[in-house]
Amino acid sequence: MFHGMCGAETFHQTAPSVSLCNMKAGVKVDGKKRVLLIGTGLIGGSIALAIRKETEAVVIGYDINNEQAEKAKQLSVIDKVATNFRKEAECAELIILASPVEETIKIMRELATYQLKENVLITDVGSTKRNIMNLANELWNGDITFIGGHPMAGSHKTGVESAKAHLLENAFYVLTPQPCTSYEKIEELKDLLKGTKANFLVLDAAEHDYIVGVVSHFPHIIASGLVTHVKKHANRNPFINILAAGGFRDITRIASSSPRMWKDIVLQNRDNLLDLLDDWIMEIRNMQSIIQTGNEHLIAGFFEEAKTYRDALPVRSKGAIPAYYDLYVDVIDQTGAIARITGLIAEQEIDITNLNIIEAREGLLGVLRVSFQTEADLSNARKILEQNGYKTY
Ligand SMILES: NC(=O)c1ccc[n+]([C@@H]2O[C@H](COP(=O)([O-])OP(=O)(O)OC[C@H]3O[C@@H](n4cnc5c(N)ncnc54)[C@H](O)[C@@H]3O)[C@@H](O)[C@H]2O)c1
Ligand SMILES: O=C(O)C(=O)C[C@]1(C(=O)O)C=C[C@@H](O)C=C1
Repeated sequence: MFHGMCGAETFHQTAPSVSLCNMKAGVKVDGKKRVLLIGTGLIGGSIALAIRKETEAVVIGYDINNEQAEKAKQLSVIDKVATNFRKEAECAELIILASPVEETIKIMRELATYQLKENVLITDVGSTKRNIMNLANELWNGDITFIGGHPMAGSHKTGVESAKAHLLENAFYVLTPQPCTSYEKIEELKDLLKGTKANFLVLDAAEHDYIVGVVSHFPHIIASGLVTHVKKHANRNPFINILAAGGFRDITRIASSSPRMWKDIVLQNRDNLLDLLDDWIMEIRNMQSIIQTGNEHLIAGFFEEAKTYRDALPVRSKGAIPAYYDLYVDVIDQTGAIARITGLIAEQEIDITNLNIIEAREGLLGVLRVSFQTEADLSNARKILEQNGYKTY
């Protein structure tokens, strides 16, 4: 599928003729692969943990913010902090770029000036793929393998402190190989990343940017726009902040994501996002005209259509949509109420992956959302709670 398309016109920047990776530093450590992780944050750290859990590889971390790299070492996310970036790059068999996407572009240009190992595999985790793959094809057209990557899971949190070995478990992990990348190289990368327990999916970079523009980038813009919209109204009426409850928090969680990261994503997917904004403006006009009619059938139909589509999304299967198994439990807001519920679940040795109070009004009925890793956990937890008189749904 991905064979033999390498062109002869490989673009070479002036590379130093001698590699800094001398035999002493360059040989595999006890026969173990050397992985250079560039950007020891949330995603880089999670991948490092997953690699170290499942393979013998030695992960060396570099971060422009040395404190992050040192913290990654302290937290045993990486084996070692890189002290000489170029040398570590030239000695690595796998290089993972886990920086914001505009930085990734700069680092790729820098790497192209180094004497990298011939068998090195370079990959990235950036949320956009076209600019990165265009540059990869320009810099390394067959001599060095660059396979773009984008794990479709994450968080609004940043930094290595939030990294988890299982962060990408069950998520789709998009790979965008170069036209000349062999099937074997793709399999080699998947094997190195097998500890993520993600589902790999090969896509074309342009297709990726359109799809992810629709389901990830655009919703992030809307979430931030919605928060700004509420902020404007809150300046007029202070009760707005106090009354913002579960619904608002659910739909705007992602507005708390890293502005640094999202600025880069928007810059690299501007064309798709501008088209989607045009589309959205039409959608808003459509909602406006439906409400203007005052017609109950049209208004109910609007919500019905959205609910039907949303409810049919593969939330229970392994998909881009969170692979969480959520259980909702009615709960009276009394001291110890949540502890009793989590206690019952813990007695069955069921792991809870997330816990949210969706609505808690003093003395009234609220809703607790308990998330599990598997459908079996969800079903066992439901059973035990219902046996103890809790209403779940
Ligand atoms: N957060 C998510 O949900 C998510 C999901 C999938 C992919 N991604 C992608 O993963 C990448 C990293 O995001 P994150 O969430 O881990 O962010 P993060 O802020 O937790 O980590 C990024 C790290 O990169 C470092 N960095 C920045 N510029 C650098 C440079 N020039 N050289 C070396 N290190 C540099 C930062 O200091 C930081 O430690 C981004 O490209 C993002 O698009 C994020
Ligand atoms: O869960 C979140 O907080 C995310 O925003 C994760 C999310 C997304 O689903 O949009 C964000 C950006 C990434 O490129 C991939 C995943």
